[in-house]
Amino acid sequence: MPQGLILVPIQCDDNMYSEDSVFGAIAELEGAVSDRKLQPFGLRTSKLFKEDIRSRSVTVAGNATQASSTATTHENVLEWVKQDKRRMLHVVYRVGDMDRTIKFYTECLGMKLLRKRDIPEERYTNAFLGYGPEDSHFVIELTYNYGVDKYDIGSGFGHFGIAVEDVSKTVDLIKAKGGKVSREPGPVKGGNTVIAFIEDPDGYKFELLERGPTPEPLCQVMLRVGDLDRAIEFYEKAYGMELLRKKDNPEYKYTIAMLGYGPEDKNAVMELTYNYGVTEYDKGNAYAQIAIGTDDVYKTAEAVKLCGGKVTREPGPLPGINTKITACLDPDGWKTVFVDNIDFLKELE
Ligand SMILES: C[C@@H](O)C(=O)SC[C@H](NC(=O)CC[C@H](N)C(=O)O)C(=O)NCC(=O)O
Ligand SMILES: [Zn+2]
Repeated sequence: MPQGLILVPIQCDDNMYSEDSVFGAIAELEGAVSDRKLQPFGLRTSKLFKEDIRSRSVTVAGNATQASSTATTHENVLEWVKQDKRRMLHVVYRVGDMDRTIKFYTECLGMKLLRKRDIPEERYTNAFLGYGPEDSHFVIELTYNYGVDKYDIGSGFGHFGIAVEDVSKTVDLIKAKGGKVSREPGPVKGGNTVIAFIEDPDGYKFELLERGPTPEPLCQVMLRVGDLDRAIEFYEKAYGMELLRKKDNPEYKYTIAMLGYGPEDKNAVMELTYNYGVTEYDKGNAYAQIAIGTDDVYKTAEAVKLCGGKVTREPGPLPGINTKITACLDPDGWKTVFVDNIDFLKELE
């Protein structure tokens, strides 16, 4: 074999193609030939052959580049999610008697009625209640559908959490007003926090948690999930939430994860509960969704899809009011609506 001859095996089988090996081979061939060190081994490296190799390598490279640029785009979107300005805005659920619920929430739970809107053409009324203005607090959005006085809460919805400075005093007030107490004040089983459970007129459970002063008394939405690690990964990657705490309770056969956009004692959080061995729940027709603010509903929807979530309402403006939203489901089928931050504030004006 003549000195300086380099045999460069080029596999042309698509399965064997790798960008490096083909480019490497072409470069060696071209380099060696141009340096006149290499007389192609008995074969002229025909222009056609090189073109074929190059075009295929360009195709491979093209596909590889496309794949890598797509991967980069996906990575960029998921990185963007972490930087997006997000906040839990409100939780939406249906009630059978709007005035009855407003009376209970204001007189027994100390909430303020923030606003009401009646949509007669759609035959429903909304009322927003909470512990502070909507531009800085997580609030409740009640929906009353004309003529519907009862809903099925199902087994998947858990509770709303309200932080109070004195659980027993709050419970006594609720009792005096005729409210239902389903769990008397005392330390949580397996823990120390003093809690109690009460039910509102529709049967929604509220956990009262004894805490010091907090900017966000409406502090939890508890939903049950069938696979906690799957849910945590989705809420972190698709929703950009932080896993604030995870607590396993083997004695009571459940695990909870707290996820949100800031510390648990100062922000509303999602409390996801996994009961050992329970993978499916009945979602009923009472609880609707949470709403989260975002700077870009389009990128948000893309991130949800990338993480395997289902976008049930493509991103874009709502007819008439032009607020940009997108709606999606998490792996357990719980709904979240993302609302454009600027449009949301305009709605409040
Ligand atoms: C952390 C605090 O906000 C809680 O909500 S923990 C309260 C605790 N939760 C559970 O037991 C969850 C599992 C249960 N099987 C379910 O699906 O709800 C609770 O409710 N404790 C009851 C008590 O009396 O302490
Ligand atoms: Zn809770």
